[in-house]
Amino acid sequence: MTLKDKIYKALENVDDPEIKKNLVELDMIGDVTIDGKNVIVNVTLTTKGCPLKNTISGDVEKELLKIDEIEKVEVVFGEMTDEQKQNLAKKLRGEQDTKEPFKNTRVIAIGSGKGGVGKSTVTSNLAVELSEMGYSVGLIDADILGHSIPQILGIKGQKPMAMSDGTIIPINANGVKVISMGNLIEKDEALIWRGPVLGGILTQFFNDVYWGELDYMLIDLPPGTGDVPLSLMQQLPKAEILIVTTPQITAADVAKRLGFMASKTNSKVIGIIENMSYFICDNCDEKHYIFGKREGEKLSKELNVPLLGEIPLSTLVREDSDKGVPSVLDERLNMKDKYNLIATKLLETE
Ligand SMILES: Nc1ncnc2c1ncn2[C@@H]1O[C@H](COP(=O)(O)OP(=O)(O)OP(=O)(O)O)[C@@H](O)[C@H]1O
Repeated sequence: MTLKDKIYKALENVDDPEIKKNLVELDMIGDVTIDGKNVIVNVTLTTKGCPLKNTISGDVEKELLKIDEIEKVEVVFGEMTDEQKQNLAKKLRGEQDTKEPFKNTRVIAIGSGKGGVGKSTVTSNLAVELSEMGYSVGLIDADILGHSIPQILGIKGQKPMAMSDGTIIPINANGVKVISMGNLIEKDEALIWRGPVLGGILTQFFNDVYWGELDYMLIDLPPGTGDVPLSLMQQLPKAEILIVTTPQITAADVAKRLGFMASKTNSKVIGIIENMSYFICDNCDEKHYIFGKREGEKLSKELNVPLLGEIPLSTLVREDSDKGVPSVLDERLNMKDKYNLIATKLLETE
């Protein structure tokens, strides 16, 4: 094997951090110049201002220095031509099946009977925990008119990368590939949109975003059973429904609304998560059931599905969301254990 071959082989171990495919496969390696023990590698990026340049350069250097004949590595960045960008987009899009999106992925749509129960908070934390467990996870914020995912996951103000043909690369938030209208448009712009437009946006989220191979796709539904949840369940008939509720909302009410939706779309409800179940104050270890007790359990019996977990009410959870830190990553809380248990039970429902 020539040194150049060894270099290309080694570069197959360096992934583009956003696309999660190696630089050779993505045709991102330009000229490689060998001068004695020194090597200069040209890497062509989709955009020259790529914020992940340092990561890529460090990874290239690390891999190439493993080769005995090499002592020094220099990485020079260039930008792809429009034609190269289009070829890359075509390559990535070509892998996705637009007739059956998420063919090999378990799709879980997270809904609630009413707003404000913490559905987006629960969805974000569950997604981050599944990713921490080693799964490849995507998250679509289908709450198009009331998107709160970018705030909770700390990606507010970030824009996903768009290729020249319209393919969008999702934003990576703590290992989760995320797409939310909140990262695509200016505030309040979506408020005038109505049902059919919203349904069309979801189709674009499925097909025009490059998701790659995912184990799980979590979809944060808008509250209730309006146009968006219905359209989504029709477009993704294999999606399963997970319900988030609080003890304050009566089980009968939620069951009626979501049971109706599930029966209309032939979807399966797979479990209930009760959020804001109880509060533990600073002065005692006792659980205080501020909003009432056991409505999650009642709902699970009514729908004949498991209660996957109970998440306590905590000031820190709200503070974390306001700061953009998922509470599973906040060591002051034991949320990681709680979500790990929920994720494990969720895996058992497959
Ligand atoms: N377990 C919890 N403890 C304390 N605060 C919480 C908890 N869960 C969620 N919250 C807070 O409740 C508020 C509503 O949460 P979130 O936006 O996740 O609800 P939602 O059900 O998605 O609402 P909507 O559907 O109306 O967008 C946020 O301020 C969030 O930080």
